[in-house]
Amino acid sequence: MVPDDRLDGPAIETTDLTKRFGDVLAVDGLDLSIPRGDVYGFLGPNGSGKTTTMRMLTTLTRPTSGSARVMGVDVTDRRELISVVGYLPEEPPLFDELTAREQLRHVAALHDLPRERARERIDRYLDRFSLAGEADRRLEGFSTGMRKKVGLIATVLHDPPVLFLDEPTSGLDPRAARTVKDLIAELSGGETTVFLSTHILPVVDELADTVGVLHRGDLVAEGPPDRLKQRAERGEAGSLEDVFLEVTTDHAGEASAAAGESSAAGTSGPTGSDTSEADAQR
Ligand SMILES: Nc1ncnc2c1ncn2[C@@H]1O[C@H](COP(=O)(O)OP(=O)(O)OP(=O)(O)O)[C@@H](O)[C@H]1O
Repeated sequence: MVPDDRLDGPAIETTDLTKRFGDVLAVDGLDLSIPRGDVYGFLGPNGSGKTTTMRMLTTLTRPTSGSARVMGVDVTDRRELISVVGYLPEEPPLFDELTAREQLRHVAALHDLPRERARERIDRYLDRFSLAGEADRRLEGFSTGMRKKVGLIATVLHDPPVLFLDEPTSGLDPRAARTVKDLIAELSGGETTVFLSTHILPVVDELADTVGVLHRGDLVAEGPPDRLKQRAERGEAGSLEDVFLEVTTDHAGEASAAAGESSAAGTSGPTGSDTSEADAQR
């Protein structure tokens, strides 16, 4: 029987999701509930656990404990999950010896896209990303930004209901970045859920319905961007950068920081109260 939340539950739901690499607690008991069709901006300092979270949610890394479902599919169910997610890693995995078109046809075949539909979608996206003229060149000669564009097309080609995008605009020229942002807005305006991790805060500010900030594997703030910015206000209007800096600062002398523990929540005024707000909003 199909569980109810495959039909109408949250797009992404995690409960106490945890990942350890030896002594390193990369993700520490993460609880997320992201509605369908939302853009979720996932922020955090380097090494805070963002990529590990995305890898767990796309079956590439096995959780140490806790559970997670995407469109109601358990993340341990690799076969089912593949059809509901698209994942763009920071460095897209491409076969250098293939042309861009061959790479995309290969991805389409992996997802059993009918040949004609694949051809139509590949052509449309290549054109949209100004790559039509380069489509039959081998990928080994592609620049960083061109590779990113091909990776992004590969990610959306099978039209998955949930996209995980790691730094989708980094390395792109302003026009290509605009195309990516427009595409994200367009897809989420439909029914696609977008889990977006980036250090480029204006992108999150522009697109995200909800922002979550991870610090040492812990969700230390969560809420709509405008709400979070109000929290950072100190008389003047705050920015997402203010929020980011405020909730991801380790305060010297605090016991947990000194002990190297992962929990930022509860170690400081703003951090602790942001976590309460996150809880209240769920
Ligand atoms: N395969 C691995 N083996 C050991 N430790 C790992 C592994 N992958 C990640 N880590 C550790 O887990 C922690 C979280 O790393 P992760 O890559 O998830 O961070 P991130 O938030 O994506 O960082 P960045 O913003 O730099 O991309 C880091 O301490 C990292 O060193």
